[in-house]
Amino acid sequence: HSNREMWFQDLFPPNTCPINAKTKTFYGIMFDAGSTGTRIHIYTFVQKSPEILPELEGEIFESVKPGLSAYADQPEKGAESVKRLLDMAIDAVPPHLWKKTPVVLKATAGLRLLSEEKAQALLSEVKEVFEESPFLVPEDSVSIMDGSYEGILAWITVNFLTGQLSGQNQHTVGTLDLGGASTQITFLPRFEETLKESPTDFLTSFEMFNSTYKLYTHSYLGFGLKAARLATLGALNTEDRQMFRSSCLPKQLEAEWHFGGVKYRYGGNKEGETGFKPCYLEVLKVVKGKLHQPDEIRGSSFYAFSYYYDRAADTNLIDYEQGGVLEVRDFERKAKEVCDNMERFSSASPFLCMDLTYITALLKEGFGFRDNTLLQLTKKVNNIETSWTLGATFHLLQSLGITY
Ligand SMILES: O=c1[nH]cnc2c1ncn2[C@@H]1O[C@H](COP(=O)(O)OP(=O)(O)O)[C@@H](O)[C@H]1O
Ligand SMILES: [Ca+2]
Repeated sequence: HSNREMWFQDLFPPNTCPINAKTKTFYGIMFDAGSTGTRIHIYTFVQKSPEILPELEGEIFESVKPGLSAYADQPEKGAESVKRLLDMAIDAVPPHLWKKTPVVLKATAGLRLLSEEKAQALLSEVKEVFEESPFLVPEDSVSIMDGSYEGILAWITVNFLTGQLSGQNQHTVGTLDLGGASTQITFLPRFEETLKESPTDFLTSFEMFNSTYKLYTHSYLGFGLKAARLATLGALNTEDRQMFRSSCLPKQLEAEWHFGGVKYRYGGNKEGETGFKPCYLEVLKVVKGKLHQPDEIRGSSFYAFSYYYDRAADTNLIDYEQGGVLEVRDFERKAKEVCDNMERFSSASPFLCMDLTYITALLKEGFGFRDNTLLQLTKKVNNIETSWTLGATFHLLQSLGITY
């Protein structure tokens, strides 16, 4: 028995858990329209009897790049990329369950940054694709998700998958998500101080699996890894299409980069300084004093995924399949190694130094973590992706009355 199969058993006495009950299988389809890509998660659940909560049996996962926001001026093409993924669900879900299987798409920071008009055009094209499919299309099935939900739902996913939401001894873990355009921090405060000292919109009560959690969560729009690159280059919110230079890039580099449908030209400091020190100072301007720092998190450990995971894996700080545990200082050590030897890492992304330096500054100066704060880098738990989409699917099934 894995954690996943066991998680609900503490909640129910054995006599309400009949072994011979009729098993019911059902599905949920959740799209994550992220700023850098669109992903489909097809979850399978089994319910062994009506009185107990269903178990998660498995997940089918597929993704495409770029994200919907890259189709800001061609919404039909954006919707087409969603349709290709949805066709997978036609094969994965048995035909007699199509009509009972809900399909939902939630967009995150990429669409939050577009104009209302362009975002709506994309969403309504996607809605049409859904309406033409054989699946259950709930009201509000295609929307831009509120940033605070993004953090909460990822927290639900990780703590569900690690078995922390069942039974009496709940030792929940905080979560850190670093996307392309925004970043989230979420944890369950243990100290009265945190509740008193946090801005009120950083605290949200959330009901799930018959419990209410009062969580600290915030989504920082514009602080995702790719948005931070633009901010560091000074290219954010400017109509200026000049060449942007940085000490975080290889000296001789001159190149172009597309993000959010805009083309940017960038390059290294041909004559001036390069390396970790000047780079850290550049990046510091982006984060210093911009984030709320709850005292409580300084000593606790967090689960971290998305770009924290990707960059740690790219530089062999962790194994790409297994993940691993790091200290905040490991990111700093690696940033120094890469930034001070850029020629040696020239085959990797030219942004590797900037990305690692940003992650270091975000953790230390942004959130206020200590050098020895532990980070559990995780991509999957029991073969299920650590993504807000699972939490969102539970929430969806609950609201449709499919589960409690
Ligand atoms: O299902 C998933 N499992 C693991 N990582 C994911 C999943 N979906 C997205 N990611 C990670 O999220 C990061 C990209 O962020 P995203 O495109 O979602 O931007 P956003 O959250 O700012 O909108 C990448 O590091 C990518 O590997
Ligand atoms: Ca994301």
